[in-house]
Amino acid sequence: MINKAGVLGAGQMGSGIAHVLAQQGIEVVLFDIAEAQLGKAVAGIEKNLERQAKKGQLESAAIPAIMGRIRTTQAMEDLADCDMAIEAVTEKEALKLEIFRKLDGIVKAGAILASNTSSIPITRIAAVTGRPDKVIGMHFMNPVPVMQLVEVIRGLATSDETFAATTALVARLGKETAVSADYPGFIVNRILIPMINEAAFALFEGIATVEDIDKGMKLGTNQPMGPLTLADFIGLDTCLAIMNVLHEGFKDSKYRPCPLLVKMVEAGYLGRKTGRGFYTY
Ligand SMILES: NC(=O)c1ccc[n+]([C@@H]2O[C@H](COP(=O)([O-])OP(=O)(O)OC[C@H]3O[C@@H](n4cnc5c(N)ncnc54)[C@H](O)[C@@H]3O)[C@@H](O)[C@H]2O)c1
Repeated sequence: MINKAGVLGAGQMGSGIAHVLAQQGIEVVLFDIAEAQLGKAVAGIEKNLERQAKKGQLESAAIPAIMGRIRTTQAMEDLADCDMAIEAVTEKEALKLEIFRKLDGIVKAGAILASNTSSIPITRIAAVTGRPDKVIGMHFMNPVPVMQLVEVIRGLATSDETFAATTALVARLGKETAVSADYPGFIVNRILIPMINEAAFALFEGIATVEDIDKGMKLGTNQPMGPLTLADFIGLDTCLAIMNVLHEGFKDSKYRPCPLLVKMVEAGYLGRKTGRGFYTY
């Protein structure tokens, strides 16, 4: 049973993970190197809880107790007595390996060490620790309090016990598990990002306009939005980075990034965040 969890990284994902854990009665120690990020995370979580209360999804009287379960720290040592640690720091392999090496020496024996990485092999992360059987991938979707799915990724050495405890936690958070083996893109990005890349190829090759590609997929396959609209939301730089992970990971030309996608990223047309992507905002 997980009563106390550490969350490493208080960015977009880490703050969402801390939010859903605390809401289910779990004590959270939220760790980041940047003090400003910790303050921003706490304020953001409170605002999101208030929004949930306004929508009737939560009693507003419950908010102080939920917030009271979240403690922030800039010292990793404060995670020592956690039953589980979930890492959500910046997506850089060297950084994650360093964090797991250190975490392994701090968090009590027997505790599970999970990573929210989108692209770094769990098996590689596990190998720098002395407890590879206790290391697992927990890939939450953004925004965490809203999205139903968590991809759970088993590294080569992940034990059945670790897997069972992790999926039990996902269920306790009111979310669903999709189980993936430890290969590039896991399930969702493996299928979603090549679809977006193919939509970029359709545009690049003059098959159809931006609007008709999106209309075709939205109305023709019942998706809530077309692939190019979605790419603008995700960020074209993120889409390209994931295509590169698939291309390099599988060494298969079917994952080659569309030249138009590459060119748009070079131009700084990254989607909504820069005001211009496949659409202009
Ligand atoms: N954003 C998404 O849609 C999404 C979805 C699923 C998974 N992920 C994954 O989640 C992870 C975090 O992504 P994010 O979007 O929350 O990033 P973010 O940039 O919002 O947050 C990263 C946080 O890590 C902190 N950090 C950096 N170095 C640190 C260190 N040495 N020690 C402690 N904290 C440190 C930063 O201060 C920052 O607060 C990444 O691995 C990413 O691939 C992101």
